[in-house]
Amino acid sequence: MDLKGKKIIVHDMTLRDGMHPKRHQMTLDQMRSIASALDEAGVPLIEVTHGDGLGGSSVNYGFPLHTDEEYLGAVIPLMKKAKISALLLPGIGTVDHLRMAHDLGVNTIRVATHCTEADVSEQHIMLARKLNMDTVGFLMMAHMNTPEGLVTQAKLMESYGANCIYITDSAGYMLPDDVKARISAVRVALKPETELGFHGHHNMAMGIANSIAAVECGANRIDAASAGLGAGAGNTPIEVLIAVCDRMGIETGVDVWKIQDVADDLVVPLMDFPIRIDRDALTLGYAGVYGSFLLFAKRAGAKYGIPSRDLLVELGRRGMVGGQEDMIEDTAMTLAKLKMQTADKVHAAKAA
Ligand SMILES: C[C@H](O)CC(=O)C(=O)O
Ligand SMILES: [Mn+2]
Repeated sequence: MDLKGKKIIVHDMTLRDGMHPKRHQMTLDQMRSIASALDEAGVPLIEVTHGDGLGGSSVNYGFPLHTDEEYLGAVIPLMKKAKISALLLPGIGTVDHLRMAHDLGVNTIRVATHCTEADVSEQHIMLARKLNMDTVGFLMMAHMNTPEGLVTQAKLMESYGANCIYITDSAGYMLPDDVKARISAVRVALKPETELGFHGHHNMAMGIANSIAAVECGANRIDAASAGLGAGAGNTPIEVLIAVCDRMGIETGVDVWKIQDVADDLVVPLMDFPIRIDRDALTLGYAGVYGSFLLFAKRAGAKYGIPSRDLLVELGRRGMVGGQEDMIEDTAMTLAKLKMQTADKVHAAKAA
């Protein structure tokens, strides 16, 4: 399809989804320098918060180095052109967090729910609209719902006042045809003025292909992160997305060279480990597991002597979704017990 001249908004995830692989430990200076460099490169929208959004600081999700208020307060005054967004998961973030973000100058609020639970977003979406914010409904783990099911959920969010709806591939599971089916169905069903977005993870190396498929079917907002810094094998790498868009004639307003420099000079050096498609990240995509479970599964697997890949496969089999982080250790204990019972049986059989 010829996408020449099509304008899209590229939304940077480095300082929010990228908080997952950093265990939410970015410094204020890292936030400031990366946000300023993204702004300078022409990125129009940058997300900043704990990886699990406003209010994510907790035993369940991990304690960050700084509060959301400190991160947002450090970054927002430095922005020359870019606007700042914040993610909010109802049940984790409250209306007080939303008001705090608004008061600090956050432009865009993204209210995220599991892809079958849009009804829990009503209060937050309505408040954000009342505050005149750019208000986005963000349907996570979208591979777990059909295109028709997503239409129902998207319409709910639209009816509460969301002016943009995201199809979110939290597990990096989808292939381009999955994205096309979902974005096309939602595009037909929503009001023409309601924008559509796509948030990809690169666990099956589909970040760019899925993003372009989404644009082909009517999405105009695309999420991506510098050097892919994000949960699992990371988000769609922004510097690659910008280069591909440039070659295709899709207009992003982002400088092809400057955005490469952000990745190589600022983001890669701060990675605690390479963001790549290793066997665990690939398994997230293959088995359809929530991306931010990765480090939890690695930790629990090491603690109970279970390969993290086996644990991830089991989490996928159980259909576990965001918010069930506390069940990961429980599942590891169950697998460890099963392993011990099997070993005992083998031992008994050999002895008999
Ligand atoms: C809280 C999650 O990290 C949100 C997200 O980026 C996703 O579902 O993907
Ligand atoms: Mn994500």
